[in-house]
Amino acid sequence: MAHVLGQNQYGKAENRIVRVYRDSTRHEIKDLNVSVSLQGDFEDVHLTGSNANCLPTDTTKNTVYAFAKEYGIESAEAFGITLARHFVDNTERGVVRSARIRIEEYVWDRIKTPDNSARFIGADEVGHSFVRNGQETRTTEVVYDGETVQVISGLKDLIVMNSTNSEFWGYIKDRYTTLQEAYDRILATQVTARWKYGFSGKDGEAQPNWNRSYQHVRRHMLEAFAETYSYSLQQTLHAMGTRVLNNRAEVDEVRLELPNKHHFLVDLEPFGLKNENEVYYAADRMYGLIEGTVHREGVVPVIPVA
Ligand SMILES: O=c1[nH]c(=O)c2[nH]c(=O)[nH]c2[nH]1
Repeated sequence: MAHVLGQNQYGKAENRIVRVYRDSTRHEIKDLNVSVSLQGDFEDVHLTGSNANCLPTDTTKNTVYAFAKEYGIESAEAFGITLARHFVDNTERGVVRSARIRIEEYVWDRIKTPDNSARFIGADEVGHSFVRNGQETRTTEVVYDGETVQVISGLKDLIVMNSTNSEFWGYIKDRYTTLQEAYDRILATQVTARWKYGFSGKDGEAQPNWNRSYQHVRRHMLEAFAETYSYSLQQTLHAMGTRVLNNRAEVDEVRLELPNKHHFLVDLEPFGLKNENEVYYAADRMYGLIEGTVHREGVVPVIPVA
């Protein structure tokens, strides 16, 4: 029986790249993890041993590093679009039909110091010293198929907690229910979010200000998390997605994955102490996993369910 080569793609994954801008003593850095994946006319490579249509993964890696120098990294999204377009539009004989560029960006803050000696460029800033922002990783995925660009950006590992304004009660109860209803609980989660831009890369269409958009989307999610009096993490998820769509016209779909990082009240009775919602055991697993998409009416959601 004949077998059929199905979906296939290849490229170089996890190209770690740090780009330093030394235009002044106040350096800038971009720290990315870039994964390239190409789809196209690769039947022969798999079936016949001919590599005539194979752009080596090594070349895709080199392109990433060369483009960081040649074009710079204004934002992960713009860098991804430049790379994706290059692989599809400039590879010989049009063998690459679609390119997917995934980028994780690690954010660094400047190290602040009260010292004001000559080495320091401001009252409290060292121009070349950074500390990894312990918070989230910024993500983006750019796909270009020769016609349309699709940009899905996001973040992961943004850890947030409300120490009150969260309840959970009124749920289904059956013979296996042991959960106590909660009228004042901790709500904590580690946000993974992805949002799709309306941008499609048409001729003359301006790119959104990706960095600004990221900051605003992040802020709206945080504000919605903080300001929502929550009766479930599901409700908070919906509030976060809605807040982004209400405030950012350039975004038309938001997908959130929110692990419910459970905090259990510790029984202090054995020690003759009363626990008035003050001492918790923070469990790292298992966790409830709340996931959902919020999108504009009429928009067909495309962000893949993980
Ligand atoms: O916000 C919550 N949603 C749930 O679906 C759920 N289930 C559960 O046990 N605790 C919680 N909390």
